[in-house]
Amino acid sequence: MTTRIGIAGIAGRMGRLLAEEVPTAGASVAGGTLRSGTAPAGIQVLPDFGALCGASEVVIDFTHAGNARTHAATAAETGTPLVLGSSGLSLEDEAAVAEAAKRVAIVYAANFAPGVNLFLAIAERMAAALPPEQYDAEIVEMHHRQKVDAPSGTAIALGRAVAAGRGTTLEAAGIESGRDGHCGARGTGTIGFAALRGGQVVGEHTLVFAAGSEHISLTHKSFDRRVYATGAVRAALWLKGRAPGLYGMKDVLGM
Ligand SMILES: NC(=O)C1=CN([C@@H]2O[C@H](COP(=O)(O)OP(=O)(O)OC[C@H]3O[C@@H](n4cnc5c(N)ncnc54)[C@H](OP(=O)(O)O)[C@@H]3O)[C@@H](O)[C@H]2O)C=CC1
Ligand SMILES: O=C(O)C1=N[C@H](C(=O)O)C[C@H](O)C1
Repeated sequence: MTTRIGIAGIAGRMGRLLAEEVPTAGASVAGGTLRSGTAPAGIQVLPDFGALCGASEVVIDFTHAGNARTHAATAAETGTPLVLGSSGLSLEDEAAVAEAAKRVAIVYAANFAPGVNLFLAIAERMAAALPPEQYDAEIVEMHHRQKVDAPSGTAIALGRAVAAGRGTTLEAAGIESGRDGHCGARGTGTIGFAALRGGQVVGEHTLVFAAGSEHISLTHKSFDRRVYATGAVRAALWLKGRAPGLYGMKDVLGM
């Protein structure tokens, strides 16, 4: 029996790619939801997320942060494991997702590309080795002109990895985002963010550690968003039959 995977936001950039990648992975598309646009040919459109959960063994949601709370709660109510890829969630949204994950298995990841998840692990190790009093951590990301949230979820995940490597949290370290005008000198130990938007850039992230006499930087570039879709389908297949809990892509990848 192939795994029946439901796709929220089937008409979106990610939704359409997911509809291609699910059958490639040997699973079947149980149906999709949409808010505007049209579904790819042959895919059943369900009236709402609850109906999608009812028709699916696992659901993948790359829609919008604004849906995360209700979709996670519905997944928990219906007992349908959820792969959540939307970015731009608030801390409150994330807490609600974690609450739902007490009742159903959820994979929530800022980025489903394997290389990015390795990058996150390396970032934490770099930060642990480079003293914050000497090495300023700055994160620069660039995405396509249609992206609606900033900094990207991946940039925030990188910031969290740096903070974890330094034995603190992003909030406690201090965020410097979108500097403009007379913003004052950089705070020691803070983590800086800059977001660029333009064209059709799929996703680029650079982490810089800048000290007085040296810089070290690491960059990841995605050239095709299919890398996110294959990762999300892999997560969906891994999730089927899992115990309730909040999982990340590093669990799926066994990192
Ligand atoms: N974690 C990861 O690896 C990745 C995460 N993302 C994230 O995934 C999300 C989607 O990205 P992308 O595909 O580029 O965006 P798109 O805007 O192309 O697609 C989102 C789709 O979801 C639809 N939608 C929104 N709300 C609902 C709803 N309640 N029910 C049904 N459909 C809905 C939108 O409809 P409408 O057009 O009417 O708004 C749109 O068609 C973003 O948050 C993005 O940052 C993207 C790539 C990788
Ligand atoms: O919106 C996108 O496109 C992407 N969003 C994710 C993010 O916010 O980090 C992942 C990837 O960078 C593409």
